[in-house]
Amino acid sequence: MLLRLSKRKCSNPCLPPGPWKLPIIGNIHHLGSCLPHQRLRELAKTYGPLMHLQLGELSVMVVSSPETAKEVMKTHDVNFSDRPYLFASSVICNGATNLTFAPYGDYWRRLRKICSMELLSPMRVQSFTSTREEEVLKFIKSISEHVGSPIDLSQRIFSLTYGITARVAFGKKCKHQESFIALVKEASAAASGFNVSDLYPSSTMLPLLTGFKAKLEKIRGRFEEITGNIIEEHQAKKGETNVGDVDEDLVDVLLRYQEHGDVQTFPLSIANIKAVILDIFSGGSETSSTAVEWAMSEMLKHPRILEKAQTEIREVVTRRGRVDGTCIQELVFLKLVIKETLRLHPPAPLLLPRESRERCEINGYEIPAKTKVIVNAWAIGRDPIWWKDPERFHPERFLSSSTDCYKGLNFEYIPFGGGRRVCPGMSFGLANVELPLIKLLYHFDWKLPDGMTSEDLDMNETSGVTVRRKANLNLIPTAYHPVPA
Ligand code: HEM
Repeated sequence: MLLRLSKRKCSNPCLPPGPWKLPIIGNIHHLGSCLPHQRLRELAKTYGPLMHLQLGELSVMVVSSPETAKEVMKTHDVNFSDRPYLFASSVICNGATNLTFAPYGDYWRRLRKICSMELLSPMRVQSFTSTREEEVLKFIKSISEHVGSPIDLSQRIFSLTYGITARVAFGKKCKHQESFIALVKEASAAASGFNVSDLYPSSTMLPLLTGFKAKLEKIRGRFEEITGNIIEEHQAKKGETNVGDVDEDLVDVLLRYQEHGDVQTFPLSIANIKAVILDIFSGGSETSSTAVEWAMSEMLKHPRILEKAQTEIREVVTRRGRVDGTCIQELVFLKLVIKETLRLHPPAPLLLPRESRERCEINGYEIPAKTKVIVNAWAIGRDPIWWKDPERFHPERFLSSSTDCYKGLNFEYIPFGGGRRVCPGMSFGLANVELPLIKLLYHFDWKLPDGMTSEDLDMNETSGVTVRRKANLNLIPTAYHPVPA
């Protein structure tokens, strides 16, 4: 039965509907072993676009329609601008000092300003262009050494994006880069929010008994050590780079801000700098690589689209006489492919959780203070009420969309979230999706290995904060246009 009980009138508001609950575990058993975003959409078909779940001790609202997402991210935006407490983040960052999990308030506002104005501003992103070009060229060259044989494209795409982020954050030669990347991968896996310690936050015993605390403390120890070394290395070479230098990396910018920025009202500590570095890596790497991986998968699944995108790129590059990120201005169809990829495969399908600061009402239902809110962007992007033929990969559907749909103002399409907590790394993230795709499609033709056809290509997802392909994408490149030596 479809319970679309929106705009309910009730003199004494009650919690939104949800499945029956068991003592102690509440609805944990309803999630089972399925992928959370998929299971939550199934449940929402029965209980409606605003659904209540009890996950252990946590009271959780699940939002599954654009109208309800608008209530959370626009009408009641301030009230839902907090993030819930996350055990992993609080241990690794020594008390949640990173931007992503900082509670809404002065500290978050100032850190966010540094991120948007100093680290991820359009000008700064522009200044990363040559770094990105160099890393993508290395990536393309390494693929060209394997033409004619199957390669694990997924693994190469993920290394590329981590490599770009590391170069941008730490500069050219950072000997701690590889160990830091390995650590971020471990930390991201621990911060899914569905760990049992997050579901029973009042229990101090659970993290001890499950070994979760010990594991996180080990991560924190290594995090402190590696970031400490990176910062010391940067302090030692202070004076070698100037404001606005092409060689200035994000750690340089943060150290400069620490010295000359708003030291009176917002002194930036070394702990803050370490936490922001973690934000940049955890927010910036897997998201972009997941998008590139899904875009290539969808194009391989739909050869007409692959051919159309390649024809467009090759025409534009031939006309301009160069293949670089600036081509994107003319690549109308590739931009549609990226939009459609982010609709069907938002890298963070459940966005990042929010928490209500005060009691409020949505659709006539009560949302108590301190309720965790999950917005299912994946389900919203496939809502048949808003999207015609929603499961079909059809980039042309965006031809008629007039507005800049990434900004989180159209709530039927929110791959970067919305409201005050909208992703601050959007332009950096998109640039890291566009250039690798342009080059992959320009330099090579692609086919599936072992005589597989597009119908055979498995499109299953795996679970995590970012949802990647379950099986890595193995493809055979053939050279179309030689890679410059
Ligand atoms: C395709 C690429 C990306 C996607 C799809 C993406 C998606 C998201 C989403 C869904 C959120 C949560 C928004 C909300 O709560 O409403 C978010 C937050 C965030 N993202 Fe991104 N992101 C991407 C790239 C990046 C990059 C490149 C960076 C930094 C280098 C970054 C840094 C962050 C940070 C720091 C937050 C937390 C903001 C806050 O809580 O105030 N993201 N991102």
